Amino acid sequence: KESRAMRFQRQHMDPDGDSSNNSNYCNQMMRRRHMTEGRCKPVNTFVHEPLVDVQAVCLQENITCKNGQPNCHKSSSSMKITDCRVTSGSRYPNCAYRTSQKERHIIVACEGNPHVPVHFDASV
Ligand SMILES: Nc1ncnc2c1ncn2[C@@H]1O[C@H](C(=O)NS(=O)(=O)C[C@H]2[C@@H](O)[C@H](n3ccc(=O)[nH]c3=O)O[C@@H]2CO)[C@@H](O)[C@H]1O
Repeated sequence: KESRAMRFQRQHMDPDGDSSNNSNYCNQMMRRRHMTEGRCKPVNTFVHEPLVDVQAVCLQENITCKNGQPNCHKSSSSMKITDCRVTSGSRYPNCAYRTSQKERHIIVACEGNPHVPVHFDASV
């Protein structure tokens, strides 16, 4: 069974990736990371930073998550990310995404011992 930490890495980590010149990045990566099975996951962010830097976000002070839980943390600096958003013309199983590369602070929820990211909450 996939742990929540590994699920986070599968869905949100791509340290060596770069979507700046690849409008097909999301179409490829959403499929490769298994987020187009059963349905097209509507929104997903990939983080292009080292895993240790994303894990270190869990050491930042606690803030409230979108769902009201108090176990979110915001990165102190902005990070290179790619937002994938399903297009209006997308028809399962041919999931079609818009690829947007950004520099944003990320907000993740952390749990466990050691405290590691288990959920991507938002970017700001
Ligand atoms: N505080 C918590 N603490 C611990 N766990 C928590 C907590 N909260 C939820 N989980 C759990 O996480 C799991 C999960 O998949 N939650 S999810 O909201 O659907 C994820 C969102 C995210 O993947 C994506 N998104 C969204 C925005 C964006 O910029 N970028 C971007 O990628 O869209 C998804 C839907 O919004 C679920 O098991 C839930 O129980």
